[in-house]
Amino acid sequence: MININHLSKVYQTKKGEVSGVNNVSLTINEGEIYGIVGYSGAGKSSLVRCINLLERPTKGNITVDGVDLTKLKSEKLRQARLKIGMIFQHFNLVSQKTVFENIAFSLKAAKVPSNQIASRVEELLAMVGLSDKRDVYPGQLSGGQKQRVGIARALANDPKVLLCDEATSALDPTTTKSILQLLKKINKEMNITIVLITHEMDVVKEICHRMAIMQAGKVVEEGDVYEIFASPKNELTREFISSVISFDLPAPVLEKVTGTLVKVIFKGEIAGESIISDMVQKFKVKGNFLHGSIDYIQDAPLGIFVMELNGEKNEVSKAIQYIENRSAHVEVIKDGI
Ligand SMILES: Nc1ncnc2c1ncn2[C@@H]1O[C@H](COP(=O)(O)OP(=O)(O)OP(=O)(O)O)[C@@H](O)[C@H]1O
Repeated sequence: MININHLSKVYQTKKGEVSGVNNVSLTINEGEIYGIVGYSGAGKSSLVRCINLLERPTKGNITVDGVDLTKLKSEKLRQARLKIGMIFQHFNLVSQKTVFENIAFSLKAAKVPSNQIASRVEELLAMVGLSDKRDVYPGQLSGGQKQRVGIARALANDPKVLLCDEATSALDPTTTKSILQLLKKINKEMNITIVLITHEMDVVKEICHRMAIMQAGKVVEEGDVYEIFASPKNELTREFISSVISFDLPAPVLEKVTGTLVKVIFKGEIAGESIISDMVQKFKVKGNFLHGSIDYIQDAPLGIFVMELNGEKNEVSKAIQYIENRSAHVEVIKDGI
């Protein structure tokens, strides 16, 4: 659906050139919710703004639904852009216009006949759960309600793609959840491909199917969200994951560890605890659980346990191998003394 090919964005500033995106290639499939994660300045906004040509790429190209937007001129580009909706962190609503007028504005810009506008706005308001706010001004709405108006406006012209630039970063956790549920519903029911940029891994964990992690304009890791949570390859990815699933042990606990400290990751429905108790019975090792939980990446369980294994080096190695053979992944955090 969206193909980003060797894309770079360089800004010309008074102090010289600033790199926003540096040679990024990504494919985002139709019907997917794709998360782009990174700290401030990583290049997320620059990348996403190149998708709808709010920023023009310096190098490379982007095709959306088979069309290379960089090759389109005036009217054709305007038409193509109507199929890419966008929502923003600070909503970008026009404060002097009512909710109705804010949404109708998008329809007028797309030259929708005026006799169709009112019914379409009503339909959009019902979809985002704001039918009763039709005639109020943005100033009278909560943050979550403002973002719902932003979503209704972005969906007005039946886009195929919805770009979300830190769409929940200004909202409290409960409101964030309700907006994410709404995005999930839009993705499922309207088959809209969603590209979502965020610095919050919670957001990705809650709704994204695949994700990319960006740092200094580059993608440092990319793939299926569940697989990335289960076995992150990059240090920055690990850091982001630890913000939502943390297994850091307090220093006094770590000091007492004399055996081999391992993190065992069970994917899916594997009965992790029974594999570990089998392992303890089969080998001459003692297992001491120090930390553990089963987390859910959307609906899929991911079990992570941190444990200390005590025993002969050879037995500990065999025990680790045994767990790995039973479809789990073992990371040795600290080798036994
Ligand atoms: N219009 C611009 N002019 C000059 N430099 C820019 C411009 N927009 C972004 N940059 C620079 O490009 C780099 C990437 O910024 P970008 O906003 O894309 O990152 P980000 O990951 O979205 O961060 P944030 O979440 O803070 O917006 C930064 O160094 C930034 O200063």
